[in-house]
Amino acid sequence: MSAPVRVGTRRSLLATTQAGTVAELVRDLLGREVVLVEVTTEGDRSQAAGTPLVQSSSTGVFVGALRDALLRGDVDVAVHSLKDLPTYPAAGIALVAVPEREDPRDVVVGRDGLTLGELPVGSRVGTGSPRRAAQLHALGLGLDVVGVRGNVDSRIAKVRAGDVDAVVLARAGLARIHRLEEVSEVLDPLQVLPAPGQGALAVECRAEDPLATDLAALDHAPTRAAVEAERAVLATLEGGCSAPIGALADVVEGEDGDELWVRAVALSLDGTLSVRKSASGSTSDAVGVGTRLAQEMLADGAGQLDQPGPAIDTDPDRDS
Ligand SMILES: NCc1[nH]cc(CCC(=O)O)c1CC(=O)O
Repeated sequence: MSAPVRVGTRRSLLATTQAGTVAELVRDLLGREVVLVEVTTEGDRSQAAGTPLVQSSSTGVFVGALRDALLRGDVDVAVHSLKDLPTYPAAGIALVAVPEREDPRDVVVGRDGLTLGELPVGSRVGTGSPRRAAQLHALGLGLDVVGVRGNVDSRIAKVRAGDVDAVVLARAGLARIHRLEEVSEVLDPLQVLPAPGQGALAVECRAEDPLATDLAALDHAPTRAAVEAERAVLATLEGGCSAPIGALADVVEGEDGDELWVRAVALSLDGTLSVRKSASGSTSDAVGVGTRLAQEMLADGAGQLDQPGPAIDTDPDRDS
């Protein structure tokens, strides 16, 4: 009998649910005993203390403690929300599998079941995400975007308590904790693009652990290609700008095999300026497709969005 496989997770309901899903997959694949091990992360601590959390996804505050536990040998597998992973690799750690992802779109939980378009001008919409805030502003509905923090549960509770008129959340998180009935609107990616990697899970192991090879079977190739393209967009844009970024890739069946379609946006924080582009290519060149898309966005000014100053006037009909 071999020792049980220890799957490390953050303590929130969403995190333990996600880790439970992966634990089940590992159990079915290997036929071994699997246990969940809760690890307290810096992100959880600062969230509890109420300190502002800026760009949590890019700094990876939710990720570090789990990876430390993995490297120390306290756990054998770490499960993260892929969108919370930094784009740069971690020494000694392998991203062994990205299982099939949930619907990646953002959703609205509004008071009285209201959609964004039905909310009166000046309504308070809560989000802690600069990406969501910028895209909400860009809709031009006159919404008042206010910062909210905390886990999915407490953010929904703020709507029910009347603190805010609506909140924007990842549909995937609500699906995983069985709260989809709270949703009043699923946001069309044409208007609001999700975070790169949203809805997908990341399964990590120590790079040299034989388990890393065993668990590769949990990888879902189309999801892997999509999130690699999205993360390549993010990694390339991060090099040239600090603007909020949304990206979404889909794998569709083409005439010559599977094709990858990628959409991305970079916005100024107030949503008044944005660069939006799309590209397609082969699933076998996911990183290339995402990287080239981001390079085109930088050529179109995605690197200047965080600079104060007047909007660039590109109107050919302007009297000059
Ligand atoms: N930012 C925190 C976070 N990280 C992952 C999810 C949801 C699950 C996912 O996007 O895969 C959430 C909550 C949210 O954005 O509503």
